[in-house]
Amino acid sequence: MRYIKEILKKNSIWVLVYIGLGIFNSFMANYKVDYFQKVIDGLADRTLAFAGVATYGFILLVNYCMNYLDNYPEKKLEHGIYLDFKLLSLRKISTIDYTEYQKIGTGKLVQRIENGSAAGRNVLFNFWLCLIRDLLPTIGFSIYFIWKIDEKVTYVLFVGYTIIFVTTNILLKFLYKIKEKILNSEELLNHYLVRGYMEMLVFRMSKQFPSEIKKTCNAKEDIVSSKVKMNMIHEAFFTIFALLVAVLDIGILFYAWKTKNLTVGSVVALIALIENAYTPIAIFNVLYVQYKLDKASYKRFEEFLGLKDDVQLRNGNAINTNVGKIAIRNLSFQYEERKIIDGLSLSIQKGEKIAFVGESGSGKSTLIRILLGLLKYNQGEVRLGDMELKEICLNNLYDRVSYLSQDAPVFDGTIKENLVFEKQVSEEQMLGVLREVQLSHLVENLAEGLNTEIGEKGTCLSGGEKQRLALARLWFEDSELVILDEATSAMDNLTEENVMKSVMQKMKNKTVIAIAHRLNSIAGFDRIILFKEGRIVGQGTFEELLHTDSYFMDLYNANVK
Ligand SMILES: Nc1ncnc2c1ncn2[C@@H]1O[C@H](COP(=O)(O)OP(=O)(O)OP(=O)(O)O)[C@@H](O)[C@H]1O
Repeated sequence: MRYIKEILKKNSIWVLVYIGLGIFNSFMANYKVDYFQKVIDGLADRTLAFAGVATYGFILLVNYCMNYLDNYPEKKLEHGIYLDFKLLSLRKISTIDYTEYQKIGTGKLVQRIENGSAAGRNVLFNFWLCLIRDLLPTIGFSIYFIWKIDEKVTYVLFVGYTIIFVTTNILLKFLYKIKEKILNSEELLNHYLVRGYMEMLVFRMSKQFPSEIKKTCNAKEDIVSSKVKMNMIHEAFFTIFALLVAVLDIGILFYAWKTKNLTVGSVVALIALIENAYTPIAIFNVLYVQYKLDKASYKRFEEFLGLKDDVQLRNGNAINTNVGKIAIRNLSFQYEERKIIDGLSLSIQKGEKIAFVGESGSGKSTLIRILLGLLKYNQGEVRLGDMELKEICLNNLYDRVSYLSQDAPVFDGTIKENLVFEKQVSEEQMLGVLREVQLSHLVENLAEGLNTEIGEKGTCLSGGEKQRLALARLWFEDSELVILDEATSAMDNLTEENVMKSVMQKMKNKTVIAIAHRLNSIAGFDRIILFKEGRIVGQGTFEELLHTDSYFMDLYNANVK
């Protein structure tokens, strides 16, 4: 309910307007019928005056105009609420705890957000707001006007309501099961779709697309058959209501014919008012069922919104020290039961150029993620300058750190956005930096130049170009600590050497930590730290290690081969 309240608060003015208009229109709809009865009876007994007809005309005019005006807040809220729920999901991602983020699958999440936002809108807009402003007032006013004409009909009406509620609750049990199945199948279908789009080459080369398409087809069949079943049950509600109303209408005609107690106007008004009293109940019932089912989708969405946040992003102390000086003492970290970093100690001086080297899975990237405050360590101490990392406000830290990640150093956007995000930088300056990383030829040959879109994960660029573009970003960031996780692994040796020369020249006063498997690229670094099974097993300059450390020699020889 927390998020629903948040969105209600955000839209409070329009919600009030919408409710006010709804109650007014419900009154007018019933008042119109009541007045119509007077007009008909006036016609029948020839007492109808011009003023009566004019008033009825005016009532109709107000009713239709207000119904038209009602569309404005209705659409504003309907679309706004849905998109507000979607926005909540991006806000969540911006603050989510990194370990929670690692567990999320993109395809399933996208579907969960889609279903959840629609369900949130339905719960708030289609159910609660509709109930308060449409259904309850319409039912209330129509019962009042029916009661004014004939009290007994009101009791019959209530018996009908009871039958409807009992039937609804029986049918709901079946619907729950079907809805759960639809949600699971939709998330599964989207999971296959997204992984097919994202990993096209993997599936094409391993000829797995036929099997992926078959699995997607099965999920589709499940969704379609469950949705059809659900729709048939929904429609059954309307048929039951229509039959009930028909029985009541015939009953009134029979009662009027038998007793001769009712005027023609009263009979016409009663039939119209019963329609007014039952239609909202029919709608309410369908909405109530939908509301119960939407709550199932919304609950899944709320679970995602409720995932743990990284509170350190905002909380914590402002930095008053240079974060390029790092002291790690007896640090340990584990993923659930599995120890990844084991009693590690390391000091890095301000301005030092350090390389992390070691076999795959030895914990290098994990240590980097700890230094970035993404992973929270369970034991030991990490000091940046003279502050403990755990006590630092991370948003403050990110102003002083540049980080190029191993897997996706660029994002879906233009070359310019990938270089400077939203900063105002002249074109000459950007082209100058692209020259430094040997990318100027690329931009020169593109019709859109710096405004060229590079595609999702930079698919329009080669691996090495992506990495060079990401490295060029460093020129526009004023950081004290630069962390490069295999930032040049996809470049050829010559390009790597030239680009790294430029990068190191630019970073000469900054602390640089680089993870590298290609050992030649870090030959000029001040110190190389050797990792094995989450521990430091050696350190020194490239030359020292090459002559004294057998593990380094093995890594180097494997590299050269
Ligand atoms: N989210 C996770 N949950 C569980 N284990 C994980 C998770 N992320 C990484 N690991 C494990 O932690 C270990 C260390 O991973 P890390 O990425 O730090 O290695 P690395 O030395 O950087 O390797 P590489 O050189 O291949 O990138 C690996 O064995 C990996 O399987």
